[in-house]
Amino acid sequence: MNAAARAATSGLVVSRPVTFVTGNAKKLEEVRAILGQSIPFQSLKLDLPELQGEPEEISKEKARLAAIQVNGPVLVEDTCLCFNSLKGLPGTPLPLWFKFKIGHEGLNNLLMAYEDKSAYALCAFSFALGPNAEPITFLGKTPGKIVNPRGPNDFGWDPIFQPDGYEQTYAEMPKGEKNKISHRSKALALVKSHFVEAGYTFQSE
Ligand SMILES: O=c1nc[nH]c2c1ncn2[C@H]1C[C@H](O)[C@@H](COP(=O)(O)OP(=O)(O)OP(=O)(O)O)O1
Ligand SMILES: [Mg+2]
Repeated sequence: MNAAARAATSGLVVSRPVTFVTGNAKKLEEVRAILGQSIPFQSLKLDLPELQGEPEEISKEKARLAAIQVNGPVLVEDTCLCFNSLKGLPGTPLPLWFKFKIGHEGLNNLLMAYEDKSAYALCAFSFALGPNAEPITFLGKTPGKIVNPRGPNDFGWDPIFQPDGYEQTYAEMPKGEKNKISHRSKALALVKSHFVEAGYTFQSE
């Protein structure tokens, strides 16, 4: 039974649809593909501050800020790429690294001094029912290693991340394959379970 069907019999009716707040079109594309019809949502591009701190705290704070702006239920997401050699650094969302243009080569160079090229992609989704609700966070993690870039260069660090157990980088994989094993799909699986358990029904406006 999907979240909507279950909520029809029990659960909480919310008088607004869920808004997924992001400024990243590629992320939105993946979230749409992974969720399909399981959680109906609308998307909204808001320029929220790039907060710093522990991933879970950043994510909750982002949800609080988004829920105030949207004045309704929101879902937000942050992703970071963490290097084991650098003790999980940067450990916070990465745009800093890209905005300052160190790029794929720079990320590889960073690890040049280390034998250990292992890394993990960490995704944090936070859901808040509204501006006065405490956000709930769902984490998804995929281990892999940092390699020289391979594959199309259309989404962040996909060309340099090769997940464990695969010969292809995220960028080389067919989209459907990435979406089966990615940090994002693992976190979204938890979001879906939570929605089913809570039995939310989100009414359209
Ligand atoms: O699956 C991914 N594969 C490769 N790269 C990725 C992925 N997911 C995020 N990224 C990159 C995009 C962005 O340069 C950076 C920070 O991500 P992050 O702060 O979460 O995204 P963002 O600021 O672009 O969008 P948002 O408005 O949702 O915060 O990591
Ligand atoms: Mg961001």
